[in-house]
Amino acid sequence: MEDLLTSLNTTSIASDISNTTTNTVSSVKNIDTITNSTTSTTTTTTPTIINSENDKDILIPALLSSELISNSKNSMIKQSKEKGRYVVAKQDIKSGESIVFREEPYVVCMNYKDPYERKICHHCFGLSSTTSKSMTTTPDFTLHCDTCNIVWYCSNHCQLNDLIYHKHECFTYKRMQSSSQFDTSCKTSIKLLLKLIIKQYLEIKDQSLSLNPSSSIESKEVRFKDILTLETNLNKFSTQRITEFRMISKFIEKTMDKEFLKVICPTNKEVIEFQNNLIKLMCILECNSHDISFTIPQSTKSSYEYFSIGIGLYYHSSMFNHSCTPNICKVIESKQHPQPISTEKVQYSGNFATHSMIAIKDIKKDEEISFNYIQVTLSKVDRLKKLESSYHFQCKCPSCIGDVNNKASIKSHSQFIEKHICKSKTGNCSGILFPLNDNLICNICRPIILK
Ligand SMILES: C[S@@+](CC[C@H](N)C(=O)[O-])C[C@H]1O[C@@H](n2cnc3c(N)ncnc32)[C@H](O)[C@@H]1O
Repeated sequence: MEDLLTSLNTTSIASDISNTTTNTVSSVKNIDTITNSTTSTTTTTTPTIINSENDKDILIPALLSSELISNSKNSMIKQSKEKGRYVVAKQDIKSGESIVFREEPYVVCMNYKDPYERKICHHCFGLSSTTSKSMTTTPDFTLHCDTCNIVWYCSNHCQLNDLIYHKHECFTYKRMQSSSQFDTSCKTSIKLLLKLIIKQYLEIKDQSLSLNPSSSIESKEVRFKDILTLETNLNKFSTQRITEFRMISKFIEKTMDKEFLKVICPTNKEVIEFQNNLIKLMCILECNSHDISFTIPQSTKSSYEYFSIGIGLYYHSSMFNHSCTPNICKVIESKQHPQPISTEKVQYSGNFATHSMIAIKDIKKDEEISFNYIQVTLSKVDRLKKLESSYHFQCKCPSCIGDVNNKASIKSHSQFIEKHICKSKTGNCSGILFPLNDNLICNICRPIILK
């Protein structure tokens, strides 16, 4: 996960795995005077349907199971005092088998002021062109919200379906742009936080949760109350950081419309609960969110460009602990793999925010299943530092417990690097190799053909 909100410090799990990940320390300046708002409006532009490839089927890596952890045949969740909840194999798992198959995020957002924000649909995360070999030549969308000018869409359909969220976030987005108290990465975090509380609002409004039309990429099964059970590491955050979180919380309270807040917190008691929840949610985002990214091939077949475009929160994927010698890796959805890798055809949900967790080696029954939140090629000292500063924990994986100079652990870690890390000449991608038929494919720089 690198790259969760570190921005607050925007770091999200697994964003670290790419060399393009940013981990900016955001500064939250003094609160501006923010006027209370009672309305949040969204104006839509003239509907122009952009030619989109979103309805195409795609082939994605051959995966054996289509079940999420909650009802998974091959894994289950356990708990320990030292590492909290963790996932273990219920049975022997073969290399290449999926542990989590195509998980969609509970909430997801584009980075604030992302350079490609006009080329990726803010609702379905589809690209504006599936043929362009370069993001610079990929055309901009024309459909957008012209009140905030922050969200862009591939189609009228996506714009309409996103309205259920956007009508509640638009005003805060607008105020955020003129506010100098938060930096860019902090504003990305605020965007994701808004999505979370809008989700809470919608769940309260419609307990049956038939709220999100079929094109939405967000998971329908997981509920807000489940998200609140995710790890916070609350007592590991500095007082200064919690003060920053409180400033964000105040900003949100002042900019969200009153009707909206009344639904979430109808009484004073619930107002306090809401304020505390916001702090808790910011900690949850920092410890659990994932980087949203994808790769596209450049003009020469041997080079690929990696784009980190947003952050998302996944419930099932948040159950995995980190290991510096992981036995699974995260595989990001692609449009079409160069060679058909499976006869299994999956309906394309049109986004890069969907991912799967795949075994990179055989896993024995009862063994812990974990992936890497950060680049495992870093030295042990640097890995420990990074995990502590970005994710607020002291790593207790087999490579990290014990003496820094322990020869056996240094040796097994370097054997892991030798066998499972991509050695692509196209850059030090440090991706993890996962098996696909008889090949090994890098989860970061693997060739993806956008057709
Ligand atoms: C994404 S959550 C993983 C699930 C978590 N254990 C839970 O109970 O919800 C990340 C958190 O799990 C714990 N964790 C993950 N990997 C760990 C490791 N290698 N050593 C110690 N704690 C770890 C840390 O508290 C970390 O912030």
